[in-house]
Amino acid sequence: MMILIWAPDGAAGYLRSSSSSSSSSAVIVAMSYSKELAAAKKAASLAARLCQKVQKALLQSDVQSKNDKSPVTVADYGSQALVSFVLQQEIPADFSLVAEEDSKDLRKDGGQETVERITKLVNDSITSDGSYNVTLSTEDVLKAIDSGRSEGGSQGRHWVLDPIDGTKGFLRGDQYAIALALLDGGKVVLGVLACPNLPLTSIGAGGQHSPNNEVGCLFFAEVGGGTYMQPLDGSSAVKVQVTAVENPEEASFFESYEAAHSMHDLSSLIAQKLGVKAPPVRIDSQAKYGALSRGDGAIYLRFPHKGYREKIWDHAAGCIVVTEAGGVVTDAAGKPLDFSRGKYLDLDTGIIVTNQKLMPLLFSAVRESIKEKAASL
Ligand SMILES: Nc1ncnc2c1ncn2[C@@H]1O[C@H](COP(=O)(O)O)[C@@H](OP(=O)(O)O)[C@H]1O
Ligand SMILES: [Mg+2]
Ligand SMILES: [Mg+2]
Ligand SMILES: [Mg+2]
Repeated sequence: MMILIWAPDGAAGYLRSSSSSSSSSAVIVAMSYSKELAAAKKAASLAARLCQKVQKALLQSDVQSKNDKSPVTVADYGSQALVSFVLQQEIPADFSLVAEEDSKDLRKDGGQETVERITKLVNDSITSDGSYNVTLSTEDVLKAIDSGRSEGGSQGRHWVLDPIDGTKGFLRGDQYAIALALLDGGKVVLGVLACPNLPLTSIGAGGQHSPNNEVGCLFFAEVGGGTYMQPLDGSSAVKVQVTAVENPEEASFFESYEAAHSMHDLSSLIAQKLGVKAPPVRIDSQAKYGALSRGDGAIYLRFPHKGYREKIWDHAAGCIVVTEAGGVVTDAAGKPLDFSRGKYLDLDTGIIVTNQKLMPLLFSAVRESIKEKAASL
């Protein structure tokens, strides 16, 4: 006998078969991750508020000009502790988290004061939310940070977190994101991107700025359920789609603000071959994936310098946000990103992101440009 269970709202597209213990009949269950998605949205939104508070203090003080990075560290750690705490409260079973930060440096001599600041930030966030009647100790906070030490992999479920993606953007007062995804059996099944400084309206080349420059976007996607965006202040969500642009001359592209993170000369060559007219939009973090998912631009190119290994938390949430909005994410060899191999992405040369229509042209331009660049060295 075949049983097919559909989750509400057509949200589930992820099918799994298993055999029942009482009989040999196959059971196909359409997985829904709605509970996990709600928890992820709550965790990322709270963390975004914590980061906003720290960024505001950072920009109002002279710390930035002194280049003292400690407030960034405080926000990174605070965000990780808070997300870890919320997820463990909401979905306690089989908790596993692969996250960027750990408490090693905080446990060193002289780290106590920083840990106390982080603990205060985390407790203030928990209190302001009102749904958890607890106060964390400094040790609880260190443990929450270190619960992000899982290695991930192809078995079971693992949360994947970048507590602040785009730390350099955060320092400059520019774009950053809290990026949270869930892996199930090595596949990304949901993703949430909180982008506190991203305008609610398009940042693309011809983008219309909203009259009051409202910022703060929350993108979220569940496998088979599409991608949605809502203001971080919690008002209603809208479904988003990547651009339908087919003519590369009308396409615009995103790349890292930091030249050290991606070879801008290679992306310019690719853009030239495609005939892209608009200059690149350079912004930090996975806000690029969010912006692309709602059609602000058509292409995202990322070509790290030789020897750099991409981590899963820098792409997991962004990847599902774009693919559920109708986009395609591959490495430079045209292969989908494989999140099942632990902390690192094992990929060829770089990451390319666009819509289905433009991908064949983009892919050819990427291959030609890589060959030309290699020949010129
Ligand atoms: N040399 C390098 N090449 C490519 N990526 C790098 C890099 N050095 C750091 N990164 C990664 O680039 C991320 C930011 O991406 P972007 O360039 O799109 O803003 C950083 O995330 P964190 O800020 O979380 O550390 C970091 O993981
Ligand atoms: Mg990152
Ligand atoms: Mg980070
Ligand atoms: Mg970092």
